[in-house]
Amino acid sequence: MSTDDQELTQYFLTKRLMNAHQGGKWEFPGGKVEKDESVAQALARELKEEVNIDVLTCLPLTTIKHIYVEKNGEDKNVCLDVFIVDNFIGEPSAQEGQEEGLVFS
Ligand SMILES: Nc1nc2c([nH]c(=O)n2[C@@H]2O[C@H](COP(=O)(O)OP(=O)(O)OP(=O)(O)O)[C@@H](O)[C@H]2O)c(=O)[nH]1
Repeated sequence: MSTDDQELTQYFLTKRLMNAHQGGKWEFPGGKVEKDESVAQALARELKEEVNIDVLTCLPLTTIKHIYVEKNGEDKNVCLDVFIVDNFIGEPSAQEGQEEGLVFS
């Protein structure tokens, strides 16, 4: 997610909980799409749950496919739909005990 602040863009990141897949790594908040849910609906639901904002508008940015090789040797395929949330209500704050941080560019 990003917000324009004068000339700087701020990116809100959270650190994955240690017991989650890829625990301890920084992420863009989000999560898995559930059955009978669109990607945009999943985005809004996850951002409400994880960082307590209400998404008003978002734009698809890119899709990333990646294969993680797990400790047990199995592959885990992820397909990440990345969105820019350009309009939202609320001040993002981590709701699940995750560390949070802002990156500026
Ligand atoms: N949210 C998020 N997930 C990412 C990123 N990069 C990345 O590889 N992933 C992977 O995408 C998957 C997202 O699933 P998740 O565990 O966050 O989903 P969730 O909140 O629905 O969790 P749950 O399955 O425990 O209910 C994980 O395998 C995670 O490692 C990222 O920047 N943000």
